[in-house]
Amino acid sequence: MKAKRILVTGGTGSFGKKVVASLLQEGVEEVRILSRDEGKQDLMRGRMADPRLKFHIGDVRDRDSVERVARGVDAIFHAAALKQVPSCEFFPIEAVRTNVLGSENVVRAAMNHKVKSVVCLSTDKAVAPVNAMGMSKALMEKVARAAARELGQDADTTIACVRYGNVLYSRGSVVPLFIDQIKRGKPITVTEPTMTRFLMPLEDSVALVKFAIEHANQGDLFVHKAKASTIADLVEAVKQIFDVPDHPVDVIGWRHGEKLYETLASAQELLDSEDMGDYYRLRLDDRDLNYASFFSEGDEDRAEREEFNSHNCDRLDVEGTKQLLLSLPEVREEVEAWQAR
Ligand SMILES: O=c1ccn([C@@H]2O[C@H](COP(=O)(O)OP(=O)(O)O[C@H]3O[C@H](CO)[C@H](O)[C@H](O)[C@H]3O)[C@@H](O)[C@H]2O)c(=O)[nH]1
Repeated sequence: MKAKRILVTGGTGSFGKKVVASLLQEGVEEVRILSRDEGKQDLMRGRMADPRLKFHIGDVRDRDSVERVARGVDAIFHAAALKQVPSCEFFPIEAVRTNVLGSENVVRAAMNHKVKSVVCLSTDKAVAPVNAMGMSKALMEKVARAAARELGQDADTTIACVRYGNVLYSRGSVVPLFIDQIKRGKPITVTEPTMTRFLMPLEDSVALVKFAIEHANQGDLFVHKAKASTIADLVEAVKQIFDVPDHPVDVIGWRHGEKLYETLASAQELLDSEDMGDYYRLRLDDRDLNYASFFSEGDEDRAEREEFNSHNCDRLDVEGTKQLLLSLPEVREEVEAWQAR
């Protein structure tokens, strides 16, 4: 990454902040951030205080602002998104505007300015999606990969996507909620104890994106072979960490747009994939519009592959989940404060 100019859309979010700090530490020449909220930019400018960091106010929905900021950059991490399931569910057209049309703007600007690499951040909720957030992210992947197909392997710009699962301890997610419920003496609310989720520390998502930048061929989509746990084990792990074995638990039932388990790679995608150790490379299907899909070139072995999901992956038990939680400084701080109360 040395001596490069990198653009991070949505750079003031939790992923953005983490990736920006790591890029600056690696010695990149310039990091540009494109985001909407001047307050968040100002906070980050003050906290990071690094002259290589350049803040651009704008919105991926607005092609002009994306075109301006993409000029002269070598790589783009496209993280700007509407990512909350409920808000996308109630305002789906807003998800289309940001996640689909905004991504098209980013990809087109990258092509226009011959940016070498673009990585678009997606989610496991984009595979066989059941909610508007996942659907819009699935379409983002399609938009990015259609542009990749159009460019072909020898183009100036390489476009890739990554998918990751639930980021542990991210704002508004279940782990900080459970901890807050313990601290306030309220019952822990569990939707469905047998539900599973891939659990990823934020560092792993940064590593995944960097892996994609380094290894992408045109149109590749990378997933991390993340581990998963059941919500029941997650609750038990949190209770053990905070040493509250008798804390009450309420089972409240499923929320809108939820799945029992999440899928990081479908069976069809895994048919044309490469096992790269900690990661899968899911290759672009670059057949053109006129391929004989229904007559002679269908996927005969499609039924033989199993998808990679949070039920059939390497599952963490309570002890494993505890170790993963305690690897996060934020959780350790919470536990120390709890013990010192
Ligand atoms: O009170 C709660 C809340 C959630 N859960 C369960 O905990 C798991 C994780 O829930 P989160 O809310 O942390 O995560 P989601 O899988 O629902 O997805 C979250 O992470 C996504 C990004 O990965 C989006 O940001 C999304 O809006 C956000 O809800 C789910 O199985 C959910 O059913 C509970 O048991 N009790």
